Amino acid sequence: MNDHPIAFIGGGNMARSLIGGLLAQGHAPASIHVAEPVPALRDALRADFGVAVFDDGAQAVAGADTWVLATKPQVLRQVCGALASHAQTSAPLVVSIAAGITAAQIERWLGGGIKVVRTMPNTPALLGAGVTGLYASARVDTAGRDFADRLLSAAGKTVWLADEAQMDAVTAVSGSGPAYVFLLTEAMVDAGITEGLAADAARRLALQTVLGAARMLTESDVDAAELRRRVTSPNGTTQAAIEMLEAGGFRGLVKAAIHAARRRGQELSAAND
Ligand SMILES: NC(=O)C1=CN([C@@H]2O[C@H](COP(=O)(O)OP(=O)(O)OC[C@H]3O[C@@H](n4cnc5c(N)ncnc54)[C@H](OP(=O)(O)O)[C@@H]3O)[C@@H](O)[C@H]2O)C=CC1
Ligand SMILES: O=C(O)[C@@H]1CCC=N1
Repeated sequence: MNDHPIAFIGGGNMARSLIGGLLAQGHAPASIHVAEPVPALRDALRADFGVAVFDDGAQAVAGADTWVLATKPQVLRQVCGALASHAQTSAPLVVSIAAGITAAQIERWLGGGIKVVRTMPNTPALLGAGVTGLYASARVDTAGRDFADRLLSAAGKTVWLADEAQMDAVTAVSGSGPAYVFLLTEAMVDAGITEGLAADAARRLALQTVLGAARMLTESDVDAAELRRRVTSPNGTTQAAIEMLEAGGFRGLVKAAIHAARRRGQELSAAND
């Protein structure tokens, strides 16, 4: 696994996170090939990770029997079209991380008969603390599923789905999810400053609170609702804050936000077909 040649098509934010996770697991940098059109990004990938970089997808996939499609969904059809003849020759395992785009679309764009695993990682992959939803099309055998699982396990936890239709919900919850936590953190820091804290103190207090709360959620068997109740003293400060959030429709807003993200995933598939 650690010197298995893997080609990344697209060397942007998410590819960096996944490559960082792979290298932290001991994957050999030279066996990671990255096709990326932006020279500054190529230079940074080479300098930071020691991986092999190319401006051309065909060069990157040469000799690689696993391809990770890591471009934006809007260009994926064109990217696959340019690589279709190579896919037909080398029959790679294709792992896509693109939001919205279905396994069937990728298989068709690559000329048909291709093994495709559709995945949705998230940016904490860079720390090995991510989570990835995965769906394998019928052509992918057990060895392909195992390989994809090991590849994404370098980025954190994996959750397999039997129904591809659920991948847009995965994207909405965990793919986009870090941004919701970052927005909440921004809002907490801003509010702390408004209430009189120095910016640095507000930031340190909010960040450690998010870290500590996340550790309590993941390192104990107690669910989120019970952990919240344990913070909330009767008629205390937390109760005052939670009542304000509930009255403002916090839960409904989160539901609407996640629904909008899921819908956008479906739109990305339809608009770029
Ligand atoms: N960011 C995130 O948190 C997550 C993103 N994803 C998915 O990952 C994918 C990439 O997202 P992200 O990393 O944020 O996007 P980025 O824009 O940071 O990275 C994509 C990179 O691909 C490059 N690119 C464009 N065309 C080609 C091509 N023909 N061959 C090779 N590379 C090309 C882009 O260059 P240029 O800028 O010049 O177009 C860009 O540098 C998306 O499909 C997204 O849905 C999945 C989970 C989480
Ligand atoms: O915003 C996006 O479309 C991508 C997919 C999930 C996270 N970032």
